[in-house]
Amino acid sequence: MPTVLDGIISGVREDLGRRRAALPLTELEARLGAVGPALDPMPGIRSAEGVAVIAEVKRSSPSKGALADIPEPGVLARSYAAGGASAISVLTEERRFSGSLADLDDVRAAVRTPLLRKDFMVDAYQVTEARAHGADLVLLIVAALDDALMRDLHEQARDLGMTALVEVHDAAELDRALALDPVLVGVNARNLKTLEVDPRTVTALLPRVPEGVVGVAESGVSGPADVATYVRAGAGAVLVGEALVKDGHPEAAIRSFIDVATAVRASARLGAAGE
Ligand SMILES: O=P(O)(O)OC[C@@H](O)[C@@H](O)c1c[nH]c2ccccc12
Repeated sequence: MPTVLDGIISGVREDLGRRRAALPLTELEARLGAVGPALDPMPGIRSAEGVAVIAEVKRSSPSKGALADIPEPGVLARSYAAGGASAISVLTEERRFSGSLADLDDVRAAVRTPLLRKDFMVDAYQVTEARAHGADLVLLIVAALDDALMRDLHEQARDLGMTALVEVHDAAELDRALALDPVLVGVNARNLKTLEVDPRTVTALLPRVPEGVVGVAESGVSGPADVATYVRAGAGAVLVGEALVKDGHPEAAIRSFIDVATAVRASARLGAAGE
């Protein structure tokens, strides 16, 4: 039976075919020279106080429909940056998430924060496209890729100076992700085959992410308490969409995530010191 993920990917392939017909790869590649070099998000993510927040621009989702009216993604992105986000994720998938490359362009023009193109990457063209539109990171969803393609896209991103966020939601996928020698591994609490959110996916798998690789807890953060749970499980970063686009004060929300994470880490240090 086709899963939700299969359905999304077939739409993505159709839309991609249309864009590629309008702008062949060689012409797209010719545009790369005009964008500045990709930003390295890792120093900022690794040195973030408490937890690195990756704040997402997300208009809708397949499970909930429309989430927020975002007339100017760049304006939202500026408040994310002001709140202390270490990176900003922009959903560019059109059919289920109502995103677009125009949203990515708008955010790129507004902030200097590292940007993640959040989409269902199944073709090298999309990675080149991400860079041409100013993205510094791309998402690679292990469940959507076979090992050979995943390796190719990962290498391509690296060759373009970009960083891949490799996303998993079970132990077998985590093993496949780690074989790439990634710097950033995301554990998604939302199973993309069923759309169900289970934070235990994150708390079970994050402790298995090796030292030196930053583990990103994705989905299901509705407030600081969820951030605390994820940080206790070892999250170096949290990726938050819905809660931030719905919050009238995303800056303050991001600060509250950072504050709770800082407190969790401080008490963990006290605990380790035996106090
Ligand atoms: O809105 P949430 O529950 O905070 O989730 C954000 C992010 O994790 C989610 O948008 C996401 C994670 N992985 C994805 C892959 C494709 C599309 C979307 C996603």
